[in-house]
Amino acid sequence: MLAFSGSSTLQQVHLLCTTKPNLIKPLFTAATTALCTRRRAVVSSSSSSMSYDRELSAAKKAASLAATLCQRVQKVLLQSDVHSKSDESPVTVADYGSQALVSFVLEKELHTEVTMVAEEDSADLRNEGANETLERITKLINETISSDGTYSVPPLSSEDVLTAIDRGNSEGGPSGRHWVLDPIDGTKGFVRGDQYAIALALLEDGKVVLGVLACPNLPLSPIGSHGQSSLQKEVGCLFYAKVGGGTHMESLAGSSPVKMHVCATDDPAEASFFESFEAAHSSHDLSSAIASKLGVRAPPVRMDSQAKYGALARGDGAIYLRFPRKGYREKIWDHAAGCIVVTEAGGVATDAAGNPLDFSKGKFLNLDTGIVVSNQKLMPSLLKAVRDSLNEASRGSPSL
Ligand SMILES: Nc1ncnc2c1ncn2[C@@H]1O[C@H](COP(=O)(O)O)[C@@H](OP(=O)(O)O)[C@H]1O
Ligand SMILES: [Mg+2]
Ligand SMILES: [Mg+2]
Ligand SMILES: [Mg+2]
Repeated sequence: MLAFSGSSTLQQVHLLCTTKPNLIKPLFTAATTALCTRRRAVVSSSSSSMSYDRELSAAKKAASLAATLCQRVQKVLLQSDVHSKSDESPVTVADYGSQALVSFVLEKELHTEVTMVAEEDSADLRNEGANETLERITKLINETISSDGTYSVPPLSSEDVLTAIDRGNSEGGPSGRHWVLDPIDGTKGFVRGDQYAIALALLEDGKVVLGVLACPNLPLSPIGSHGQSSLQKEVGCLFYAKVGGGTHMESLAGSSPVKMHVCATDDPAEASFFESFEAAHSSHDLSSAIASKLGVRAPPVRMDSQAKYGALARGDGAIYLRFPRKGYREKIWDHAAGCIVVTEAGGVATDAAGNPLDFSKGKFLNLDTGIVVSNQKLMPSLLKAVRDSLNEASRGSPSL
C-alpha cells in the first residue's frame, strides 16, 4: 500500500513516475481496468434497473429554474416581449429563455450531450433586427443562473444561448433517448397572466418514462368546479412522475412531496371536466355536448396549458376533453409530460377512438380526432359519449 503525505497528488505521481517507473505501469493499468469495469457496471445497471432517478432530479431542477425565469418575465411582461411566429402563434422572451435554461441545466446535471424535441428554435433570433431581443434573453438567463447560485459558470454569451435553444431540434422517434420540452405551454395564458406550464418529459425507445410539469400559477390547494381555489391562495406546483413510480406534487417554493391520485368517482353527475380556455384550440360546443350526454352537471373548468393534466392527476376534476379543429396535428411536447403525470396517478389518456397516445412517431401525435383523459371507471362510458357525439356532429347536428 502506498501512502502519501505532505505533498500534492500531482507531485506524488511525478515522484513515482521518475523514481519507480516499473511500479507505476502495473498500478496505472490496474486503476484503468477498475475504472472501466465500474463505468460498465454503472451504465448496465442504469439501463437494466431503469430507475431514472438522476434524470428525474435533473428534470425537476431544470423545470423549476425555467419556472423562476418565466415568473420574473410574467411579472413585468412588456408588449415588446411578445412576437409572432410564422404560424401567427405568440412566442415570448420567456419561451426562448426557458428552453435555453432547461437545455443548460440538463447538460450540467447529466454531464452528457442532450437531445431534445422542443417547441422553439433559434431561426428568428438569428435574424438581423433580433439582436436586442437576444440580448434581453441572454441577460434573463444569466440573471436567473446567478441568483439561483447552483452553477458557478461564466455568463453565457448570446451564441451559447442560441446553441442551447437548438439542442431542441431532435426529431424524436421510436428509438433512443429524447427529452421532450414545451418551454412554455399555454403561451396565450402566460401573456394573459393566467395558467401556463413548463412541460418536460423523457422518451426512451418511443415510450414516455418520466415527466415534470412546473405550473407557477396553479394553486397548491384543489381548484373547485368553477376553476377557483379555496381560501388558500398559495400558488406554484411541481408535478412529476416516472414510470412505475407514481405521481407526486411539491410546491415550487420547496415542500415535501405528496403522492397524487386521480378522482375515483364513477358517477358523471359528480365529475367536473377541464378544457382549453382558448376555443380555437378545442371545440367548446363538442365537449359540452359530450358532457351533457354523459350526465356531467358541473360547468366546464377552462384553463390554459398542461396544468389541466396536473389538476386532473390530483383529482380536482375527473375529465379532460380536447377537440381541435379538423386537420390540426397535435405535437408531442403538448402532451408527453401531462400524459405520464395523469397515467401514473391512475388515470387514462387516449385519442377519441380509445387508442393510447403514441409518442414514438416523431414530433406529431397520430390521432383519431381528439384527446380524452379520465379515470379508469368513467372512461368506457365517456368514450361512448364521445363516439355518439362525434357521429351526431358528422351528421350535422345543429348544436355542434
Ligand atoms: N388551432 C389549434 N388547435 C389546437 N391546439 C393548438 C392550436 N393552436 C395552438 N395549439 C396548441 O395549444 C397549446 C396550448 O394548449 P391549451 O389550449 O391547452 O392551453 C399551444 O401550446 P403553446 O402555448 O406551447 O404554443 C399550442 O401548441
Ligand atoms: Mg407555442
Ligand atoms: Mg404547448
Ligand atoms: Mg409552448
